[in-house]
Amino acid sequence: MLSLEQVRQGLANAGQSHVLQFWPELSEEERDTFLKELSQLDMDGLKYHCEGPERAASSWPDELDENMEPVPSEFIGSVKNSDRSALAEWENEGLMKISENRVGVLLLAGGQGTRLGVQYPKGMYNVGLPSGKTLYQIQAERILKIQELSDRKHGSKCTVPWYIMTSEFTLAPTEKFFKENNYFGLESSNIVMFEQRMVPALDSDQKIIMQDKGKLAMAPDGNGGLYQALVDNEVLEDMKKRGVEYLHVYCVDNILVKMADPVFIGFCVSKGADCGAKVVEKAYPAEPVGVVCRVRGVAQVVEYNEIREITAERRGPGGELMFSAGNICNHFFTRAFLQEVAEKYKDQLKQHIALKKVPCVDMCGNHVTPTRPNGIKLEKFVFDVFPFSRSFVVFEVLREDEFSPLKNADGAATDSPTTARNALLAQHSRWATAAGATLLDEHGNLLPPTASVSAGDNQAARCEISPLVSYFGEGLEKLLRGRTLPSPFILDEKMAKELQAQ
Ligand SMILES: CC(=O)N[C@H]1[C@@H](OP(=O)(O)O)O[C@H](CO)[C@@H](O)[C@@H]1O
Repeated sequence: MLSLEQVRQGLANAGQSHVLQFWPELSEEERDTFLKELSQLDMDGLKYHCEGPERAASSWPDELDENMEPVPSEFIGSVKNSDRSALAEWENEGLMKISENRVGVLLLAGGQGTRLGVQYPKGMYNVGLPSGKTLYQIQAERILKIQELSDRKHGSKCTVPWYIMTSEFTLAPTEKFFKENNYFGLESSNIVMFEQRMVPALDSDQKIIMQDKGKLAMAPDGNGGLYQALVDNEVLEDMKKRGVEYLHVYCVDNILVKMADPVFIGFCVSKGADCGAKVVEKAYPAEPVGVVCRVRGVAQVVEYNEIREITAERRGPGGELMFSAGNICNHFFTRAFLQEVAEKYKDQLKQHIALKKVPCVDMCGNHVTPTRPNGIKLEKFVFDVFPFSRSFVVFEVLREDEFSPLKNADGAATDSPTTARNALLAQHSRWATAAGATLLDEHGNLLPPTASVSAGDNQAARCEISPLVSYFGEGLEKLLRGRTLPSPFILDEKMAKELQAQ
């Protein structure tokens, strides 16, 4: 722990002496806690951090938009445009790597879920599926299933370790939740939780905001804090020890995420990529998704709040959006690439600024609950390492099969618990129909095949298939062909056994 003098000096060097202005008023105990917190600050990097907003403003790149171009088609793979045999080849390749224990998944789960309006980690959210499963449970079960599919195909007993990046806000509740739920059937030793750093929020004068007289207003350093966190927590060493060479990195809120998707992994590996991004076609120009593109020939994501409207709206000769590759925060990295980023590039990542309402104390020590954004949070972005890639690829997938994020509370038109729930139920209804089942609605009426399969406001058929039964729709014919399914219908492992026995 640093001494008060060292802290005082460090703060002064960074132009942040005001942080100690209430020190004389603090009790012994409060001083102890505060000094501990201040000791954990990266004093050497503090000045640089606090100058972040100025740098971001002066480098606001108008010419960024002018130099954007779509990723050339030779670096893009696509589910829609590939024939079955290519997809099967990639899938085989991916399953092979998984069966050899060379694939890990890494979840970005340090966010606070402010837009969703919950106080607990987003992964613990239950979107109201018939089974009541949370996002964490769905994801855990997909890992179990993909291990099983790989084992079955290659006669192995494999493990896909699950790395979970949390933050000060999410670590304790996430750990507790996993423990209480018996790690959802996974081996606890194959789940590695680690914490990303927190950084101070700033006011418009680039001064650290005080949350209380003896507490700084801190926020996680963005999902790009991953690279620092990998180093802080020796996660790359753990990966190496386990022989993991390929990572599927994803963010917690997409209910349709395909954990360790063998097709994506197989595609990236077969192209010799060190870094890759899954995308969906953007739904409309202002959709809040980043755009995967090139800037001056270098792969990059331009985030939705950093692209100019006029650029987002640009269209090609056929009327299609020019920048249509919507980032769904599903990335592929080789461990070697992550190692290189950790060693050479992680300190070069750009700081992005977000204006937020940050509860604080004013100069006189009075508590203030702001009604308008008063604070600047500086965040790094996970995709800002793309420019360092030597072999970057893009994989375009179908939105209805792979992307329905949970961002907003119910009542919002998009990305809400209802839209997430309906997207999953619609997908499972499509799988059941394709396997030869007929679906009934809640009143027992027969549904024409098309009525049950799109994610409308009211999902007509409430058909939910456990990931423990099927990962991407496989293996359902033998269970469902020729059957009429009531609504709600939950195909879990128990039901699958019963159907098989009939
Ligand atoms: C820094 C970052 O990863 N931003 C991602 C991420 O945005 P959020 O606003 O953080 O949810 O998820 C979006 C997809 O859900 C993706 O389009 C965007 O680029």
